[in-house]
Amino acid sequence: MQINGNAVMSEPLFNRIAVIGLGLIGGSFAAAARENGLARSIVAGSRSARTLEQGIALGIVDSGSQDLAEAVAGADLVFVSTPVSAMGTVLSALKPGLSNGVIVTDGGSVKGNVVNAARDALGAHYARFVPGHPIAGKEKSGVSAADAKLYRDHRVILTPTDATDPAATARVRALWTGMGAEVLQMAPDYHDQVLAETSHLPHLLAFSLVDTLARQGDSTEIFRYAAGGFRDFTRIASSDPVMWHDIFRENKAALLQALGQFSDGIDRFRQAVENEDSDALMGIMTRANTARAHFLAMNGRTSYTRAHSVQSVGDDTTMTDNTHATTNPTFVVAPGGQLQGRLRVPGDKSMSHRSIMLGSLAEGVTQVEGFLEGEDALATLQAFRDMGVVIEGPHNGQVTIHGVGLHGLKAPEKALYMGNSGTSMRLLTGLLAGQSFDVELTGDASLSKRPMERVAKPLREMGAQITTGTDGRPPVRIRGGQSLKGFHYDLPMASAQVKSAVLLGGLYADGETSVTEPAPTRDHTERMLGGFGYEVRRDGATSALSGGGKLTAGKLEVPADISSAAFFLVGASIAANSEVTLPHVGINPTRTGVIDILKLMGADIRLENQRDAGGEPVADLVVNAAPLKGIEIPEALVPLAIDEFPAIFIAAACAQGDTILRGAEELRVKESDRIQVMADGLAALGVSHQVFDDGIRITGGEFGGGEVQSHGDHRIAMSFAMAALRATGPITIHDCANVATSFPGFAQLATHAGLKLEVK
Ligand SMILES: O=C(O)C1=C[C@@H](OP(=O)(O)O)[C@@H](O)[C@H](O)C1
Ligand SMILES: C=C(OP(=O)(O)O)C(=O)O
Repeated sequence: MQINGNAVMSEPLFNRIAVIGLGLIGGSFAAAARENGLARSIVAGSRSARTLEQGIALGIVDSGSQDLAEAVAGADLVFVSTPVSAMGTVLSALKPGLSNGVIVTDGGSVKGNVVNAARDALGAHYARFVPGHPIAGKEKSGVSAADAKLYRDHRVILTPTDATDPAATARVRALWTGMGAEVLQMAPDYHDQVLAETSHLPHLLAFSLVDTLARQGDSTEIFRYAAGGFRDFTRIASSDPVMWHDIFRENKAALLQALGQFSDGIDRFRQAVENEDSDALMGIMTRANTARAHFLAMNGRTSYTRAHSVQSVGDDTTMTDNTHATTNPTFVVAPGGQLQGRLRVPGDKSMSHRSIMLGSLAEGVTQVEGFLEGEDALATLQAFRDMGVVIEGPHNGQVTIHGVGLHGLKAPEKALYMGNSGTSMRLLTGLLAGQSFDVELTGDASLSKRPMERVAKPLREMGAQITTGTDGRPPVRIRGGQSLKGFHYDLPMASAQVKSAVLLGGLYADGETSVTEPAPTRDHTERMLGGFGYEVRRDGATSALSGGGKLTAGKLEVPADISSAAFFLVGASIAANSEVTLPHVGINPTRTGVIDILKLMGADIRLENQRDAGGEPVADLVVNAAPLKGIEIPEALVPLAIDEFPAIFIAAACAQGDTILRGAEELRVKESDRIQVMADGLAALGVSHQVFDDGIRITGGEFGGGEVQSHGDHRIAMSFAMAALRATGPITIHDCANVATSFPGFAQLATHAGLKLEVK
């Protein structure tokens, strides 16, 4: 048979791939290898002659053999996708045919036992056995369901052992990547534990619930009235019993452990119901309510948006295995257009974080309105739930926090996962430094690269015991039971997060804690502490408080986030004929640098209806398009516009002349290096610029479309989306999942306003 002429065959990764077991997983693997030009020839091994004929007829393999040793002869990669329980027998059967240097890999759902079987069966070839598990499946099975795109945007977990040749792992990784999959790596036992908890246990429970009800006398009646909840919960009980029988047996130890933990949970629930203990019931359910997305995000070290989409794709397609698709949207924005309308942007992120923190430490019940339901603020919310605080909501921006008092937090059972949020991690480090329990704070890939010594260092001077990871980055580990002493700290950089961490630590310190900042930074911590009845003394650049007081719960209103409004301030300024009103935006003077800078550039922005909302000034911002000119940005405005520079850079690219920013080195340690990542994006559009250590010079003018990498940074993604209003071609922005950290619903709101944005 001829090799598929459409494939890119110039430099295939492998000469000959043998696929052993040609069901959905093996068949799709062969089809994907073929479609992506990853092998010169593809051979199948199967006990069933009919399956082999089908595979050849479908054009996904060139030839096949029922003799497995014959099938693998001459192959430089063997992929085994037979049931896990058969792995030992299959590997022994094919071993005599293996060539020297061949890489063997598999697609089994359980890894510990497969690794053992391979060690026993493969002899010297074991050094190049790369255990793997593609997390993909669909309701259909068999080679006729083979799908060359099955693995695209899905995860594959590789679980190499100490004995695995890293070069072999790298080649298998390249193969899966070539099929469009995202490859993760972990130890086999850890894989089995994670899968037992997230996949095997839920399948077992679904089978068990249906079986339990089916055993009851009048089961037909029960099933007749079984409503959506029953259907949703038990959908996976339609999965293939033979496959799950194998998985339950092969992953026995990890499954039993997960089952044990589950029984403890059921006992706690049973007791709460029996005792009519409303607090316990509410505690379990409010935690569970959002923990679903949180757990998935934590296991994947990924964003909540991804975790949510994992779930919804799984709901639609999984029958035979847990399908975890990962979608990381791309924004494709067509050029031109204008922005119009009254646009309500979501709640302020900085204030939303602080409302949860202070509400949790207060005595009494705090009601929050306007809370940002974005992933960063939700990470803070989840952390306090993990520390035993009952928090209801968010529902439409309303959150009810049942405060536990300054000393009422409980030790969390696991590390607290802060997702993408620097504010959560840094402020919590301060707040937790004086607790009685140990705690560890972790984050996603971006947060794991950000500096944490800036908060650990002053807190240590107060007596805290804190360690950070390599180069002072996360994880942050805090040892409980330390007595803290108030002290004075001169902030080495203008950072509201460091200032807040020290002040929050000071709540637990003996005596006075004070901080002096080199330039004004956002003062929401100081203001909100005041709102909760905690005295903060402010004198010029210094804020001070004394430990040992108490916070009193109350009502709190979070205005719209000026940092989110910034994208529309810029978009409406640069797109001819735009007119936009942004109602109820927080205009705290420590946050309005973006308005000042844009006005210096010639923007037409009016503040209407200025008023006070619970201790913070707010206004409706009205923006009309206006010609912009380049400026030298006054350094004093830098900390007051620190998060808005990606958007301001786009304004600069549309302005006449040069805009110069200096004194902004802090931009290099945000969710991405915002100077370099913006510079790379501007370069892709053809905007002239010069990068400095602490800033950038941007020469405004016409620019084209192009492809931009956001590096998972929400503000980069949204800024380049606005740039399309003035580009001469479409702008494609990759890696946009994290837009939901600060601005859920951005794409919808921007499209509604007139941006020609498509989410792919
Ligand atoms: O305190 C806060 O809520 C924030 C402070 C700023 O960080 P730095 O303190 O690192 O400047 C800002 O960039 C961040 O988005 C939110
Ligand atoms: C820097 C930001 O947030 P954080 O530090 O909380 O991750 C931001 O939102 O731009």
